This record gives sequence, C-alpha cells and structure tokens, in this order.
Amino acid sequence: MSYIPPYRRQQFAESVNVSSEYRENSYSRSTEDNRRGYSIPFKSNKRYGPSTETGYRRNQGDYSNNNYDNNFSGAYSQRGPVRYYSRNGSAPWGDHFRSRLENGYKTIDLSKIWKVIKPRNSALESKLFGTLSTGINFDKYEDIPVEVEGEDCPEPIRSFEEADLAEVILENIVLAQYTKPTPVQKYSIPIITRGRDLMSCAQTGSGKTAAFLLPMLSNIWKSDPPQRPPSERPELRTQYPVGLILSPTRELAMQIHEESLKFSYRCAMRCCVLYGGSNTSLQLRDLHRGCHLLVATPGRLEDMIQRGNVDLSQIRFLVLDEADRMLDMGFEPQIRVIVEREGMPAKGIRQTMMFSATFPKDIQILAEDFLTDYVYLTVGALGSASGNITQVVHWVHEEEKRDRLLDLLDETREEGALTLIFVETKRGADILERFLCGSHYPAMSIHGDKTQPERERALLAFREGRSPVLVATAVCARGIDIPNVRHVINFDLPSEIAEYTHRIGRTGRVGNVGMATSFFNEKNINLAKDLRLKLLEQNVEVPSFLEDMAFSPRYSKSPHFRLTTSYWLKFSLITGFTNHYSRGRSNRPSGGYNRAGGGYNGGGYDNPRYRYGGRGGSSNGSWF
Ligand SMILES: Nc1ncnc2c1ncn2[C@@H]1O[C@H](COP(=O)(O)OP(=O)(O)OP(=O)(O)O)[C@@H](O)[C@H]1O
Repeated sequence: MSYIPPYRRQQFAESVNVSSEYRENSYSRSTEDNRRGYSIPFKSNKRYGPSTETGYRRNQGDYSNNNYDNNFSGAYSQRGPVRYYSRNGSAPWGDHFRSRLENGYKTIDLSKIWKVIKPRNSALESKLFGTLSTGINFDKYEDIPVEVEGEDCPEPIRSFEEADLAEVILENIVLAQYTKPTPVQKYSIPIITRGRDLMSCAQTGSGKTAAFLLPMLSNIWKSDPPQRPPSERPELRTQYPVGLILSPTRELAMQIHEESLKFSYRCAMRCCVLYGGSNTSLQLRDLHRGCHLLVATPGRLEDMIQRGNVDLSQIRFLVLDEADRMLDMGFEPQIRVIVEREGMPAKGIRQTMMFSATFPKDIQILAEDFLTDYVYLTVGALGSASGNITQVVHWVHEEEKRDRLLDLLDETREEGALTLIFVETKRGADILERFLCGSHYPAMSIHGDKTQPERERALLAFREGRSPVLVATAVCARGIDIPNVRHVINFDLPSEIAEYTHRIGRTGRVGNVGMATSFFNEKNINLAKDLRLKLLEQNVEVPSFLEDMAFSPRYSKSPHFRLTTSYWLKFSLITGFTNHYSRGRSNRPSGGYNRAGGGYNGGGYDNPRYRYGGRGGSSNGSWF
C-alpha cells in the first residue's frame, strides 16, 4: 500500500470500506466500543514512540507507574494499535506495521521485562514517598497483645528483612522509611507469604494496608509473569488481574492504589484502580495498559466486568479491606456476586484476606463463607480504639452544639493541625460547613451527594492544610489516612460503636497522639452502653451522665426502641438529667451563631466570600 499523507487519511478511510482483512487482523474498535458508550482514547505514534527491544519505554517520569510498556506475555499491547490506525482510529496507514501485530495487537513478551528493575527517578520518588509521619508512641506498639488462632500458624517476623520479600519490595520499604514492621505486619506478612487465608483485626492506623500489600506484591513479582488466556473478544482488551483489593469507599480505593504504586515502584507489574463517580475512559485507558493488581470499589468493578474489561478468572489473591463493612447488609450481596458468580476461582484455590479494625461476631461468621482454613489474628482487644487517642465525651444539647463546636475549635487551635468533624447526614454536613465558613472557620465538607471531583477537592484541601477543618459523613470514617489530623469531633455520634471506633481512628495514627471529642445527648442513648465500655477499655473516666444512661433500666438496644419525648421527660425527672450535664457550657451569647455579627443568618452564613478559607476575610486571621 502506498503512503497516504495524514491529511488524506480520513478521506481514505471513508472511501475504502475498511476491509474484513483489517477487521480480522486488527481491531475495529470503533463500532464495538461506541455501542458500549465509551471511547478508548487513541494515542498518536508521535507521543508514544516505539518501544525498545524489551518493550521498555524509557519514560521515567510517569507517576502512575506506567513507565513500562508492559503486558502479559504474548498478549495485547496496552498502547493499542497505535501505529496501525490514524488518530481517529478509522483508517490503516501502513502495512509494514502488521508484522508486529498478532490478532491486531502488538505483543510484548513480558517475561523479558518482568524481573528488570527500573532505574531510580528522584522526581517520581518524591511524589510517591512523601515524608513519614510516625509519632512518639510508635515503639509502644511492641507492647500490644496479639492473639493468633488457627492451625500451623507461621512465626511472626521481627524485621522486614526476615520476611522473605522480593529485593525490590524491600528497597521500596526502605524508601518509604519503614524501619520496622508494626505488630499487624509482623504477623500478617508471614501468614500471607505462606499462602494462608487470613482474618485480621488490628487497631486503626496500625499499618494494615502495608500488611497485605507487601506480601501480595512480592508474591506476584516473584512468580512468573501471568499468562493471559485466549480471548474470544480481543477488541475488549480484557484485563486479568492476579490480585484484587475491594474497598468500601472511593477515597479509600484511591489511597490503597497510591500505596500499591509506592511498593511496586521500579517493578514491571502494574497496579490499577477502579472507582465510581469519575471518568470511566481514563480508568479504562490505564487499565488497558496492563493490570496485575486491581484496587476497586464493588459497583465500578461489577460494571467493568459486565462490559468485559475485567475478568476475574486469574485471581490468586483477594483482599476485603474494611471487611466488616464490605460484608454488612449494604455491600454483602454485591460482594457475593463478585466473589461467587463472576468466574473468580473458588475459596481454597484463591487466597482470601480480610482486614479491619472492627469485626462484629455476626460478620465473622458470615466471613467464613469466603475463607478456607484461615488464621484469625487480633492485635490488641477486638475492635478496640488506639491507645494514642484521648477520648472525651460531653453532654451537649442539640441546640447548643454549634456554640460548643466553635469553643472547641478555638480551644484546640494549633498551627498545622487538622480537625475532622463528623455529622450523621449529608444535609447536616452542608449546613455545618456553611455555618463554619460563615463564622470564619476555613471548612469544607465531604459526603456522598457531592460529585467525585468535589469530594477529591475537599479531601486534598484538607490534606494540604488549606482547609484545616473538614466536615464529613461516614464516607470519611474508614481507612482514610491523613497525617496531622489531631482532633476528631463527633458533632453527631453514630448509631454503631464500630463506626465510632473507625471515626476516632482518623487521628492518633502510627504512634501519633490525637484527641476525639464527642457530643452526647438524649438522642444517643442507644450507644451509651457500648460507648461506656469503649472509654473503660482505654481507662478513660466515664462521665456520670454516661454511667447513668448505660445502666438506665429503660435502656434497650432493640431496633424497635424509640426514644419518645415522654420517655425522655420521665427519664429526666427520675435522674435529674438536664442541663447540669452540660459541663463547661458555651459562654457565647445565645443566638450568636455568627461571630461576624448579625445573628444566625447574617454576616456571611451563606456568603460565598467566606467559603473555603483563604478567599474571604477572617475575624482573627489565624485560621487562614
Ligand atoms: N512499618 C511502618 N513504619 C512506619 N509507618 C508505617 C508502617 N506501616 C504503615 N505505616 C504508615 O502508617 C499509616 C497508617 O497505615 P494504614 O493506613 O495502613 O493503617 P490501617 O491500619 O489500615 O488504618 P485504618 O484501620 O484506619 O484503615 C500510613 O501512613 C502508613 O504509611
């Protein structure tokens, strides 16, 4: 075929009915993909220059760990038919490239690059391995009691070097400045390396993510490059991950993915992430470049499986992070579909690991459906909060909460410190955000009704300290690891004690100290007993109102229990339980919600000038 200049290629494509020859030998993705409502972005030959002999692209500046143009051996190129079609994907423009293609896809022998360790890249390193944030109590982890149940349990390791991890993974651990493993890592790493199923319960912020990532990545890397099964629909470029990590929230999925990029730095294996609410085509583009470890939220994963982009038949490792949440009523049916009906190898063939800081008994029983001959590991008391967190519970009436919050923010204000405030409802989060901004506190909010970019923006502004106060619902309660969160405030307490444990666990992480303050009132009577026990666990003095409520004869955990006003009135009369429990009540003049003056709705409550600190003025300046 003679040369066709670029400006005539489209014309050529239209005039030549792209022949069956091309359809067979290449992938005419346009029709297939368009019908599915998404487009796979084309990459020009110029941008993605030819690979070197080993299929190794010498582009080291790629944050997403994509600098290898790797793929399964004998498999399809992640770059697609770059040189075979013009930019719009419609016309062939050079027969001479066909020799490099197999079934229309460029093949790269992954076995040639699998064990090659890429050169170091300082720019990428500084992005991946920020600064470490271990705190003064990191060494105290050594004293935490650990219980291991199960037959023939492997011995714990004392150092990462003892763990039989791949050399490159050990180097990445050094770059991450992890000097020694935390207790959950000491026990989990050898258990996973030995191929055992695991149910692991360890305190918040104690390093569970690395406990499963390190042995998984090492194991994948040490094995031969995964072989791709023949596919009937090569145009879909289906990916066959070997490891799958399921997470309940998008933000947690992103965070685990970032950790996986850290520990797989300089390796040919590729880690990808799929989560809802964001651009599918971008996620697909990354996926199509190869995927050995996949981190995903259940909904988006299910969608990708249905579209044929992901196939779970090669899974060797399955992790349920925040497993008790993944197996509770909200997620369990979806998890069952993914694990039992989407072609994933059965338990016993795959290795299954579950991690959380809390594991209610009923969920443990349910979890056994997914495990075989597993080891049960508890670090510290089951479901206990970290001892690095100072817990305080105040009696605060609903109508006094805002004043008390402002007092608390003023009292605990500290340079560089972040405060996370939990509320129960999405609407409540928006209202409190507006109130705080109107009161000149640089706050943002995050909840399930915000768009994903909004959620990400809020979390980033909080992480970077541009907005040191974040109002959140349960989306931020689990797993999110943000250094410098010094104070967690339960403006509204949750209805479950497990949720309380996770929420307060956003502070006091990796040996750092933190504070958790909760506003308690008659609405939270159902939590009284469990909250009292939680405080006693950490030898915290239990406030008298909590003691009284926990032992109230009318206390009931029944879901049918309703706290009626009449009951509450009777309870108040019997126990004398009213305002006198509001110790340290606000000294703000009543009705003075807005310090900018003008009462509740005046002076900037809804004033965009005060939104998102830094843009508006401040009454005292120091928050901005
Ligand atoms: N061995 C280690 N040495 C130093 N820092 C570590 C070590 N292991 C983990 N970390 C750091 O500890 C922090 C908390 O880890 P991680 O998020 O895995 O905790 P977690 O137990 O999963 O918490 P949660 O229960 O809230 O999900 C992270 O910033 C991580 O980088």
